[in-house]
Amino acid sequence: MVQKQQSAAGPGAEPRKRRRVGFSPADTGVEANECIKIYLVSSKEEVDSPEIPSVNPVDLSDFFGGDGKIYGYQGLKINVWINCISLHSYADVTYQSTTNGDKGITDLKSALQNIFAETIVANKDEFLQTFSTEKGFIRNMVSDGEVIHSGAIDGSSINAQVAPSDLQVLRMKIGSPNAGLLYSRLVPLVLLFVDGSNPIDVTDPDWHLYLLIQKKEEKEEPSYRIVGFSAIYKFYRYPDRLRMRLSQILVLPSFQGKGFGSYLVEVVNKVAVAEYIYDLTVEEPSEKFQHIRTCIDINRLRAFDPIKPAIDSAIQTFTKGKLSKKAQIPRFTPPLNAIEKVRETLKINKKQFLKCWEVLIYLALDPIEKYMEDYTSVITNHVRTDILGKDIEAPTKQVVDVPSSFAPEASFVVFKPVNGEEANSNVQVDENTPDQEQQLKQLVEERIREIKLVAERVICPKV
Ligand SMILES: CC(=O)SCCNC(=O)CCNC(=O)[C@H](O)C(C)(C)COP(=O)(O)OP(=O)(O)OC[C@H]1O[C@@H](n2cnc3c(N)ncnc32)[C@H](O)[C@@H]1OP(=O)(O)O
Repeated sequence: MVQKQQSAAGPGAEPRKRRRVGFSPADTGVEANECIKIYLVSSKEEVDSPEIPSVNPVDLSDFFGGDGKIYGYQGLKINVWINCISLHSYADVTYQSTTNGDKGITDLKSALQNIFAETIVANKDEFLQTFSTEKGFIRNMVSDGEVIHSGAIDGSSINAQVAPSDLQVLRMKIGSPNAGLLYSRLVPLVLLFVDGSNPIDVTDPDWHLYLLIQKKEEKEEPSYRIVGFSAIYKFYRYPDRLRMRLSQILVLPSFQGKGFGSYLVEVVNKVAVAEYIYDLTVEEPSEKFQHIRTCIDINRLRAFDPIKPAIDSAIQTFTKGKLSKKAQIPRFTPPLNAIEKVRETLKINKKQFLKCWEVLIYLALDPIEKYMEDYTSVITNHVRTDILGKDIEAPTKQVVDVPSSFAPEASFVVFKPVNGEEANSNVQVDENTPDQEQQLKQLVEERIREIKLVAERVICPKV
């Protein structure tokens, strides 16, 4: 079948919008992710090369109006190449025909512009030239960056794709002359590959970029390549400390799953410790990132002697008798002084330490199979408390479900326990409601699955 192929060089050439008259044919549209392919390339030979696989972006529907679909095109294909060296991009848009149906014709130029902004180059030749004209872009941009780490990290390894001796982590204040420009070229990568992310405010000087760079010595001058990066916010804590919040982290797709994300996080941890930061938190960690972070923190906590007595004491309580048969299961949370020591020395905040604590207990129970029923009861207790939103440190309020004929699933009372009443004794999820019981069970299973995944990785690392 001969197909009419039009090429809209870059997103610039748009089909003219036709006036809709009478009934327009129904158009079901096409999902953006179905017709857009992204290629990350580092030489002009790689552009159009069948050897370069496309990489999967996050859900792109947010960039394509109301329902996230593209309308009005038949046989639409959008191939986007991103030059990893200069961070320019080029979109090759082809389609067989357009039809001005009931949804009109999507304005591809403005949609692509919303993602790629000024990095997009309208002309392919111009794009190909960026590989030579902008060869030194990253080197120039990071020239005033502060090298905060280079080479291997003790006890951690990365896969052979990059020699550890070629790795560097550079820090740049977002307000420094080059960092804002560099970040603005990184924004399309953030939008494409970090789910639910928004660009950081480059006018706020409290942001820092941590760049994981592959620096290779070459004949004339060294070549620089971005392997990954993180945007971290430093902010004040009364009266005299600073906190760090890791808000965005991306390892470029071809480098993912090889230890680079862990490497970058370990360097950031070292910085937080060395610079007497109050604590290091993470803004809305994805499930995968949370897993990696917990694996790293568990290794740090297992080597942290001051919490060993607290772990031993929790294990003793566990192994004394059948917990699941007891009327009230004790809460297995670390003592306050351990929480404080961990924050002060390792910069792990309380919320993260509580998550790690569950893994530490799991790892210390030997053999775990013998205690699994009790362990599940303890985790059920924790999950139930999390759902009810009670702070374990300040048990001033409790939420209790009450039977009601009006919106039964939404009926509860909040009360304050008096006279040192056991904080947790009256907290209940109504287990007679099959839905709630089922939901709780699912959440517990999910939590135990995450704990096991971390434990397996820690006991038996991939590398
Ligand atoms: C706050 C936020 O920004 S949340 C959003 C986080 N960012 C994203 O989701 C963007 C897309 N994803 C990414 O950029 C990356 O995948 C990150 C940042 C999440 C993680 O970085 P990666 O380099 O992929 O992680 P890393 O390789 O260190 O660890 C991932 C896995 O590789 C394993 N691994 C570690 N070292 C090696 C190695 N040398 N060789 C092979 N595998 C390794 C880890 O054990 C882990 O395995 P597991 O998940 O099976 O347990």
